[in-house]
Amino acid sequence: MAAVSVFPSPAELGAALARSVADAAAEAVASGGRFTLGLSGGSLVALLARELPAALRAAPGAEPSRWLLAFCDERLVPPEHPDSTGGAYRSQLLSQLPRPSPHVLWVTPGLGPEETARDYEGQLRRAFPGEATPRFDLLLLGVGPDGHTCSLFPGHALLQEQNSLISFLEDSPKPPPQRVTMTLPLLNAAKALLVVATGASKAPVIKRILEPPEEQREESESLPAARLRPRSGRLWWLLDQEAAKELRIPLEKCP
Ligand SMILES: O=C(O)[C@H](O)[C@@H](O)[C@H](O)[C@H](O)COP(=O)(O)O
Repeated sequence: MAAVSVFPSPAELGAALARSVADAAAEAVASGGRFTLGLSGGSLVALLARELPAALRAAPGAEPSRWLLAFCDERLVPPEHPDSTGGAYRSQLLSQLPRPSPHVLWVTPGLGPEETARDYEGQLRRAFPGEATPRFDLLLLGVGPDGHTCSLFPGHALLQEQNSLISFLEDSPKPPPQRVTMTLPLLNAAKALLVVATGASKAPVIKRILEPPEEQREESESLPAARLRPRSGRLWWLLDQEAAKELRIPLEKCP
């Protein structure tokens, strides 16, 4: 069962998210010497850019220089393009972090979609030697109004992918169309998945995912974000009140 925390606004949610990342980092660095973190795009970039630097200053053990950063998905555009997730994190978040910087697995630009996915998967496998399926300490995910997460969209063949860690698509319903994405086997291998959703536009899909009516349970199971089931990790939803407003299940209301 997933944990669900509800915050009054994106500001409180962002601060709690940043503290959770800093705490997870400090724990991973202390116990294993590094922190492996996967980042999604969209509104998560600004949320982390606004809150994470201060949270890290308050958590000296978090040590960003000991982090391995990867992207849960990436749009296949040049790094300087405004749609580039890596480019957004580079300019908005990484530029605020202390030196030495985290070790970032950048998606290699200029390759075709399939080659980009193969290249990125190779980078991941080299970064997690000996792990058939890399187990990230934490993956930060968003969810679209249609229930997509990363670049896994409803009804897409990628949802059936069971072998690759990273796959590609050229028909993303959310522009831009060409993307690479972590697949469900990689996502569900993580030690912790943290899904962030804010705003009223997400309320219907959050209801369908977390509290599907009996007659719609099977249909809801098909939503990509409903397929986030860490095999032995933790799943935690962080919502603001707007995104949670259709839920009736008991929720942890956070100040
Ligand atoms: O690169 C992307 O587009 C994201 O990884 C995508 O999966 C995002 O997380 C959701 O679309 C939610 O985006 P918002 O939080 O901006 O609504």
